[in-house]
Amino acid sequence: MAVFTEVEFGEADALVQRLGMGALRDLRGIEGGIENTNYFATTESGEFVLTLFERLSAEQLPYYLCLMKHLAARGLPVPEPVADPAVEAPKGHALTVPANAPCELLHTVAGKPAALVQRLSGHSELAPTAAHCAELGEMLARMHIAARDFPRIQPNLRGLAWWNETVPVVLPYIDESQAALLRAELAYQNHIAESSAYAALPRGPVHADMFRDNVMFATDGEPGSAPRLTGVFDFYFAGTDTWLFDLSVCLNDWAIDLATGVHDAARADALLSAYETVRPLNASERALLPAMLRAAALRFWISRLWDFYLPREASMLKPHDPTHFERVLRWRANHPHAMAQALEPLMAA
Ligand SMILES: Nc1ncnc2c1ncn2[C@@H]1O[C@H](COP(=O)(O)OP(=O)(O)OP(=O)(O)O)[C@@H](O)[C@H]1O
Ligand SMILES: N[C@@H](CCO)C(=O)O
Repeated sequence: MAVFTEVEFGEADALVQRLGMGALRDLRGIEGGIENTNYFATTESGEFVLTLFERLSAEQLPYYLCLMKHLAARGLPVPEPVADPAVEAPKGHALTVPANAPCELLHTVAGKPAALVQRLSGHSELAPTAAHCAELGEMLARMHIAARDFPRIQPNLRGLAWWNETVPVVLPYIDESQAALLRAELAYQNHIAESSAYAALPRGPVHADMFRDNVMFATDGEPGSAPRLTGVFDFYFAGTDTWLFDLSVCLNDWAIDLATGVHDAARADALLSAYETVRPLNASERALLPAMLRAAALRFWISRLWDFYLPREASMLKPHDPTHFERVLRWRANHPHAMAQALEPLMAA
């Protein structure tokens, strides 16, 4: 895990009581995650996750917490943040609320900005089948639609500007062939981002990190029954970006063979067709899907290189393997037509 900051039982107890959740019964550091400090907190009124934000600031956090609340209110399986009854929710249109206005969903624990969110039930499926991918695709499209009227705007903080800033920082650590690929791909993505086709892509609030380990499925089904998605969490890389980028992040994790970085057509087709049952891709999205699959691979190759070569202190921290996304990127760049077949039936329709 990442427990970057140790939390005293007494301090967590004081928080949950102030939020009206009853006395704290148990507080356990969570293994898994590399960004924030996470604890499972059991109180008299239920199960929660206490997150201390290690990198994000109190000005950036209301976007994520309010987005989770917005989606939960629209019936999406997203953890609802617990509000502080003593803090009044800001009035007026969200865009007119100053960034430093008090946010009822944001608390302070051990001197860090913190949130208490509902604990979701289920388990992550780390070896998903096409049926899991179909559940994911449908939920992703529903989430895009449900977030359309979310009034706040905040860029994807791990988007193009961050890639341009971070690539020079990681270049000294990698070999020449990797450096050549990284530079060439960054140049290609800067070029794509300036195109009119890119400007025409539909966009809105997106999760941008919906990997297998950030999604839960029911554990109560009959053996052999269809999987049922019960939750999506970890919205702390969300931001306003293209829906196609979000879909590409999912395809690059859920429909890739983790050992080789090779695309799995059956899982990709299931994910994409389920997405399109809710929201069909438009012509610009169809044209730019290969480029966005490369963009999504580049994004995680850069962040993994950065986490690997410039790590932070943590009690239990396992950085992810950067070479995995180098393989995915090479494969995507060499197979631009990998999704063509999946797109064809709808293009013909
Ligand atoms: N709302 C939730 N309900 C149930 N379990 C949760 C919830 N939030 C987090 N978890 C558990 O905590 C673990 C770590 O959380 P998370 O993935 O959000 O870590 P992180 O460090 O914030 O992010 P990252 O995945 O970006 O490294 C998850 O794998 C999951 O087991
Ligand atoms: N999902 C990310 C880690 C957290 O954002 C990765 O696998 O690199």
